[in-house]
Amino acid sequence: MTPSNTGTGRSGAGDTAVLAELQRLRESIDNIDAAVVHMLAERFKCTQQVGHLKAEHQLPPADPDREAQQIARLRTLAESAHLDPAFAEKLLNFIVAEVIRHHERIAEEVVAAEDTTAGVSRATG
Ligand SMILES: O=C(O)C(=O)C[C@]1(C(=O)O)C=C[C@@H](O)C=C1
Repeated sequence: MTPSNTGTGRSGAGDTAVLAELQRLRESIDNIDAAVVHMLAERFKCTQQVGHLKAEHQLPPADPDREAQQIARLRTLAESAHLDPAFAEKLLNFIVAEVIRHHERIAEEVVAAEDTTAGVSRATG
């Protein structure tokens, strides 16, 4: 960033310190974003296993009661962390919607695999 793209049109002796502070904050933001990506990857590894478990035992992909509990818990956590609870709820809903799509795909794959196996055993007697 240069004085010409700070949006103030001003420049001066403080620029170097401001840019250093901005750089420091951006490094923390990058670390936090990396942690979020790693945590999400771990969460999706768990939910993939849940998806297989559900598909193999004919359980529905979505569990609205569980989601209601998660939302209530996250809203409380968000409030105590001074994060907007509505934002926390939207974020969870966004993630869970993706998980449910994964669960549905896994269930389709399990059914297709079972159909194939049933076809083979019919053909071979
Ligand atoms: O706990 C489950 O039953 C899941 O499938 C996981 C999960 C989640 O991502 O947290 C996803 C879908 C359900 O509606 C509820 C929760």
